Amino acid sequence: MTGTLTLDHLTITLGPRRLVALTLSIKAGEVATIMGPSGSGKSTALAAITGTLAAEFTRTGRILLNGKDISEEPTRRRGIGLMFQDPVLFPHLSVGGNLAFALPTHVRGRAARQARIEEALASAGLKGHADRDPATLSGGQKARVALLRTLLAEPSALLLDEPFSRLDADLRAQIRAFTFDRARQAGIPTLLVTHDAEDARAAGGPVLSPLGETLPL
Ligand SMILES: Nc1ncnc2c1ncn2[C@@H]1O[C@H](COP(=O)(O)OP(=O)(O)OP(=O)(O)O)[C@@H](O)[C@H]1O
Repeated sequence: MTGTLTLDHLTITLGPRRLVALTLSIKAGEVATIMGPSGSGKSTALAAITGTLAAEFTRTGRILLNGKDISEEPTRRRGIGLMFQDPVLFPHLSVGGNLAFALPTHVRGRAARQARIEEALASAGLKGHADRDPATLSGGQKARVALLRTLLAEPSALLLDEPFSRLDADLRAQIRAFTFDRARQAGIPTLLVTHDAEDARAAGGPVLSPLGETLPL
């Protein structure tokens, strides 16, 4: 069960409309995909997992992280990392400051924290960029820093909500590979939401519609 995200008969309805019906176990280092058109319920499924589902929706079933039922846990205690369409970096902090913000408190001492940040930047081809203003980064650099920041927080699972959709083709393939590699290396279960079959193929894991149909690629 360690490192597993399980959706156990998770259903979400909005009035009479069933949006989500998923039973799925994602293992550590695996990237599963929920694929469907706009409005089909993909983001709604992620909101249930993070605990941010709007009051209009009704959920049944359970969400388990490492065997523990987190369905009723407050969002901040779920320890789930999230990436959205647009990488959000704090504009008032340097690149290094953005990463430092995410580091967990168990990494103690200035030197140790600095080392973790330098190591993360170097591993992403961004050695020496700690003092940069995020506004001066390219789209690809921003995307990499945003992912580093999310992973430095040591999340128990990673959710990706269309994180590549605003990138042009070349960059998209590059950032997609970087993201999936990092997710696998982090050894955490990852769930990607996309409407793009190429993204789903590249993820390499099971691909389901929000209503739980297995989708051929
Ligand atoms: N707070 C809300 N109240 C009522 N309806 C909502 C609310 N949020 C979303 N919806 C509706 O729920 C349905 C599913 O939305 P959701 O955002 O999950 O779809 P999606 O597959 O992620 O779409 P997209 O790819 O466009 O982000 C849509 O019909 C949407 O209009």
